[in-house]
Amino acid sequence: MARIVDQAGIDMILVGDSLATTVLGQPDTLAATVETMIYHSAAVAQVQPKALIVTDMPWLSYHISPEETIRNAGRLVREGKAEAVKLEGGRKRLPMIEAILAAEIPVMGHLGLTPQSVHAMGGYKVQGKDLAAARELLEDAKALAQAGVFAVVLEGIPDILAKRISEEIAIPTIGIGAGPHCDGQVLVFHDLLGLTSGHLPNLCVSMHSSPRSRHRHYNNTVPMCRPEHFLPPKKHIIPMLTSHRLYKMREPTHPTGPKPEQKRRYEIILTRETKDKQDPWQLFYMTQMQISN
Ligand SMILES: Nc1nc(=O)c2c([nH]1)NC[C@@H]1CN(c3ccc(C(=O)N[C@@H](CCC(=O)O)C(=O)O)cc3)CN21
Ligand SMILES: CC(C)C(=O)C(=O)O
Ligand SMILES: [Mg+2]
Repeated sequence: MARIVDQAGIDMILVGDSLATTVLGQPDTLAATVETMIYHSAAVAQVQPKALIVTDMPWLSYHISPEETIRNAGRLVREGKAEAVKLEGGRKRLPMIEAILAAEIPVMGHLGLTPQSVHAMGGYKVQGKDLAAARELLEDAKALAQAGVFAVVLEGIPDILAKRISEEIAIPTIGIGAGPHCDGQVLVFHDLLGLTSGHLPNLCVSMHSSPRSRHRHYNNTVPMCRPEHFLPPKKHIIPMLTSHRLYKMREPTHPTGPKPEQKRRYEIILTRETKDKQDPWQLFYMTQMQISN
């Protein structure tokens, strides 16, 4: 597998903890251990790929203490022959990220839909859909870049937010289910080839789900993953919540209902949206402006 993608000219091979699901048949990525990751990472390293080998730090290997985190990252490098490690999370994980960097191990970030948080998130849910969450993610991305991570994966977030983050931070953003505006794209190999069974969310299959694209030669598929070719169909682009849906979301938190003038403001927006059959893209750009305020 590593040989195939390396020969196709990919820049980076991520030995992702999603192998727990795609290779080992586990229900989620929480099953992956440091030993699992070392085993698969070392197998990839065996083919001496030109591509950079980045290995996922599994769940609970970077949550306990900086000491344990450095030791685990070090094992991925020494025994798993990883050249960099990736871990999930934002500002919360900064002390651990800084500890690994201080041990001279390059770190890649991972924000948005972070599968190791599946239970905390209440399922695999797109993140950063409302303005408050979008702002938090933008701040996380800035903090990671500031700390010195060399790149950051953006998974399962609205494309407009991924665009904004990509513009804002100097390091490359690598998207998966984050639209076409990231600096690079990452896909799960098994998804790319249609080897994954069971339910797959839209974003995982995106353009590779058709039999035609599935049977394309790897050499054609890999260049297609480059940002300039990555144009997912619009239905796979995750929108920010519109003002209408935000309003609906807030409703239950106001048992007495919104203040009359507040309600009127939303009504005005809603009327305009309905009247103009407003182009959703225009709405997203409006939302984007609000993120920066
Ligand atoms: N094979 C595979 N490929 C992946 O890319 C992948 C996994 N497994 N498992 C872990 C996570 C989970 N992933 C997901 C899962 C759901 C959505 C998603 O779009 N969720 C919808 C609702 C649920 C649905 O439509 O399935 C959402 O709006 O939150 C995105 C990424 C991506 N990751
Ligand atoms: C989806 C990518 C980014 C990942 O973390 C994995 O495959 O484990
Ligand atoms: Mg992973």
